[in-house]
Amino acid sequence: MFSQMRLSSSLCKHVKKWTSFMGMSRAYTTEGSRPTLVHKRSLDILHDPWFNKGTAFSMTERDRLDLRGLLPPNVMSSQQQIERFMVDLKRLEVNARDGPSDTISLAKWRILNRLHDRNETMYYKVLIENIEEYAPIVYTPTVGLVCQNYSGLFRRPRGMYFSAADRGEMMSMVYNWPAEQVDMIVVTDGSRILGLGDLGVQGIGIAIGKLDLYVAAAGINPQRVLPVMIDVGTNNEKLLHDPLYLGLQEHRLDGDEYLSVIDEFMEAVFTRWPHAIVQFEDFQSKWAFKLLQRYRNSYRMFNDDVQGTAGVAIAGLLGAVRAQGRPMIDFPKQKIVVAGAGSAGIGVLNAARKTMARMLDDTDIAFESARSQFWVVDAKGLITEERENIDPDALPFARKLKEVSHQGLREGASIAEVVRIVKPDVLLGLSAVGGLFSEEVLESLKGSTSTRPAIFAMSNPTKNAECTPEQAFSIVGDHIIFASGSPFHDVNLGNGEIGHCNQGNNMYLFPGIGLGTLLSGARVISDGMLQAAAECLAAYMKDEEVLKGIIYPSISSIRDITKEVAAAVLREAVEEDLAEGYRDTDARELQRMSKDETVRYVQSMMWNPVYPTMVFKKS
Ligand SMILES: NC(=O)C1=CN([C@@H]2O[C@H](COP(=O)(O)OP(=O)(O)OC[C@H]3O[C@@H](n4cnc5c(N)ncnc54)[C@H](O)[C@@H]3O)[C@@H](O)[C@H]2O)C=CC1
Ligand SMILES: CC(=O)C(=O)O
Ligand SMILES: [Mg+2]
Repeated sequence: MFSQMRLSSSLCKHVKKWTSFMGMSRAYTTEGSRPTLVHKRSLDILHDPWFNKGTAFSMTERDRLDLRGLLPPNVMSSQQQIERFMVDLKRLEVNARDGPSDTISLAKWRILNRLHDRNETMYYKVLIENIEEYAPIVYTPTVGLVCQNYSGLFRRPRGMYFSAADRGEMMSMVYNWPAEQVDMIVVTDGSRILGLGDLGVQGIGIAIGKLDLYVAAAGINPQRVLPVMIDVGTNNEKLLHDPLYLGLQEHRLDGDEYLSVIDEFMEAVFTRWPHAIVQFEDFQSKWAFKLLQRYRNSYRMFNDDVQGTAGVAIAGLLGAVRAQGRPMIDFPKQKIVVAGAGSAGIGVLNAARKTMARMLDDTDIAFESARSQFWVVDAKGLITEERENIDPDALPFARKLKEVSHQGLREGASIAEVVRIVKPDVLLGLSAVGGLFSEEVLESLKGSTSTRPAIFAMSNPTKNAECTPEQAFSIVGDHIIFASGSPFHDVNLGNGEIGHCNQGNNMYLFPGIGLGTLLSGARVISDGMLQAAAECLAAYMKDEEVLKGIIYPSISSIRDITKEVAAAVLREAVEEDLAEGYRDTDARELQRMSKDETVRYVQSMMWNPVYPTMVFKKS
């Protein structure tokens, strides 16, 4: 309800008389300087166009009005706000000159975003019913563009911001969030947004986009999701000097100082919402692994880039084996070249090696021998034991010197050389380098010993893909298997043949991992639960599809695949005796459910975008 109370006119007259007597009339009688008493707080103020000042709320006002954490940390003047708005308005013309595609995508994002602010039910109905068309707008690739332009696009805040300046306050700040229940939190520190690098506070867009998929694909109730940005500064020099940047303009915290901020955040959110699940998203590799190890045994959390991507890649790699007409069990014979040894690349390598070892005889010897199926190339070329200051996470995949000299390779060999000599079955890119699979690299792949070489150009967004499907099919041949992280169209190969472009993206797993964990009530997310998710995705594809080169489901069936993945995760949690149940359904009831009953239970718990009938109740 609209409510405000101006200072009473008699009090104003009194103040006027007194201040003019004191010679202070100019300072105390202007309209703008009178305080406005408000009977609203928190998001209700930010959503009220009369009271809202957005980023211009001062820090003391933010504290008084329970706004702390609900706005990006940088306090702006009204003039700066107008400048930010005008830059955005003018950008439309500039972008239009560069070509229409980005401008149109951003315009679609704005229209959807306005609907999201006005009517959540309708927004999610539109998204679910047109997921294939609009996932590329709310998610990769457009979400990358949105993050890059976030200063201009920012209108109504969504989610929470915890900054380095909030140390010691987070435990109370979490109570500024209006929802009593939170099921899913996606948190980023903005340090590696897709393949776009450090975007600082602007990375909040990725947390919002991932949660859109949680609602659309997994049916998580939109009232119970929370996007979070932890702003520990940025090392992006452009943002550090941009007067209109919305985040802290200082270099990123590091070491123990950084850890203490993340620790405080984790403690605060799990104190208020002990049953929440926290998905870590787009943290630079340096911290991604450390934070995962630090929290995974004590909190209900996972890292999407490390663990979600690994599962999706394993499902795709198994699909590529089947596409050759071979049984999945032949996977340990595949020769795999991976470009990129960051959080995503190393996550995939570890999971692929474990899967191979399990398929052999699950012994230490099998694990050791599986190592030799991988060749890892990073920015400095092929990683061998000779590499100086080798990253400990990459060390297990460094090729032995004896092996490389025997093969005619060397430390730092280029990707084209490695592909030419190894003749791999699979070339997988998680390098964030657009065009890395150049003509030379793809020509070299023609020598692959596989009957159907597989190319996974998994880097995002579109411009960062290691190659396009057109390049892959036209250079390597019509028989290849192709997947990319961001969506591309299928390729017309002529003669009525289609070259399928699969989307190999963690979107096929993270919603199901989150939903399955939530419904199981497991306190942690085990390797077995993640493995179950990957196996479920792999088994989802039928032989006829796989033989045609279709190794991932269509995005239009993402709600169905997510339901299956969630059920597989839940059942594994039950199997491992981790399940504690959710709401009225206790662990014993979960144990009694058959496989089909579990799937039906999951489906019954998914939120659907339908208007409820409402009645007024006095609070
Ligand atoms: N499709 C999907 O589901 C996912 C895709 N990704 C994408 O993977 C990419 C990498 O992500 P992170 O591993 O977290 O990044 P990162 O920055 O930690 O790692 C990038 C790696 O690529 C290497 N690299 C750089 N230049 C190279 C070159 N010329 N040749 C070979 N390697 C090179 C770097 O040395 C580093 O090891 C991003 O573009 C991200 O969008 C990440 C997660 C999921
Ligand atoms: C898809 C995803 O998580 C990424 O590109 O980082
Ligand atoms: Mg990511």
